[in-house]
Amino acid sequence: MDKVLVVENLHTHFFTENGVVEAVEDVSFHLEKGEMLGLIGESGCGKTTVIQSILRLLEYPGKVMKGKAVMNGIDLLHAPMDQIEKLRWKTISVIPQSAMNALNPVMTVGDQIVEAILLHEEVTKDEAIKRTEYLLEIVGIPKQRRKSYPHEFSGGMKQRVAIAMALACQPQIVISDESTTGLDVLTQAQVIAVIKDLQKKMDLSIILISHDLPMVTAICERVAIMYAGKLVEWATTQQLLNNPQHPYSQGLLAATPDINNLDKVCKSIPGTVPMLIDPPKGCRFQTRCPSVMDKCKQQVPVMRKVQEGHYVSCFLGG
Ligand SMILES: Nc1ncnc2c1ncn2[C@@H]1O[C@H](COP(=O)(O)OP(=O)(O)OP(=O)(O)O)[C@@H](O)[C@H]1O
Repeated sequence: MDKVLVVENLHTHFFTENGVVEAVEDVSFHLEKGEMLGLIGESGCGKTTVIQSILRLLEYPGKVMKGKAVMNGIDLLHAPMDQIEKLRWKTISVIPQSAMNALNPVMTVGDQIVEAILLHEEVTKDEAIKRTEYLLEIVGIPKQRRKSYPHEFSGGMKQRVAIAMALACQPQIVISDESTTGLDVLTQAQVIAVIKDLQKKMDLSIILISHDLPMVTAICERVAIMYAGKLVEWATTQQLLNNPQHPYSQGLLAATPDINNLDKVCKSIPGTVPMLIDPPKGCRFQTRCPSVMDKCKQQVPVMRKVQEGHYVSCFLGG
């Protein structure tokens, strides 16, 4: 399969008054054409920082220290900013966490999508309106509603508008950054179903950032699990569910309810995530790992291949 994005050895730090936050350390993964990859992990593990680094949206005091993020032969981490700006929207775009913040309250939703198209592409206004109506329809909003203002929509509909907006310039890659946060469970499921449907219809490659493991394993072909700034396991959903290798992945799965096994007793992972200023030497999961060895306190495990498509950063079984 074609790789549409290849991230290699990404390191991103925040230079704060209290010290250097090693927010993303040596993260590598790739995204294949037409696949949905779930990027999962607890709050503060670095998911958003990975995406902001790739999209060059990182603000002071954040800095990419090392790495590559190659898309269509261009290293996004080092390309000139004007080249990156040309790629945003048209090649890679983001469905934001909160549609409330993404939409302009004093413009109709249609005008906002039309404006995004006209800003990035040389098409006529009529063509932009036609595309806007098409986009609204494919996210399940009648095209006549393009003349409505954001406050005339429910939360779920606003999120659908944000999805339509992300698709305005027909990107190859869409990143959904916890874009269902704040919606009720049923509306979340509907919005996720829209994203899944679009992946198939438009052959999109999608990175879905979430902390909802059951949702991610239900809809993503592949899952990348982060812990304290590191990628600990990266596998197809089936490999992860049937044969999780990292003790953190095993702990996450054990903590997750299973609709097919209502008798399952969910166990939480004891302990807390380490501070990313001066994190522990060696493996960052060592303080919570039930199988910790001396080696884990001295050396950083590197990502190794378990089988085709399945990678883990752990000394166990290696
Ligand atoms: N502007 C900043 N200044 C200092 N530290 C930051 C800044 N932004 C993020 N961090 C730190 O970087 C680490 C990674 O944060 P990030 O927001 O990427 O995590 P996340 O996994 O996306 O979390 P969430 O699920 O809560 O959005 C955290 O320790 C966070 O405190």
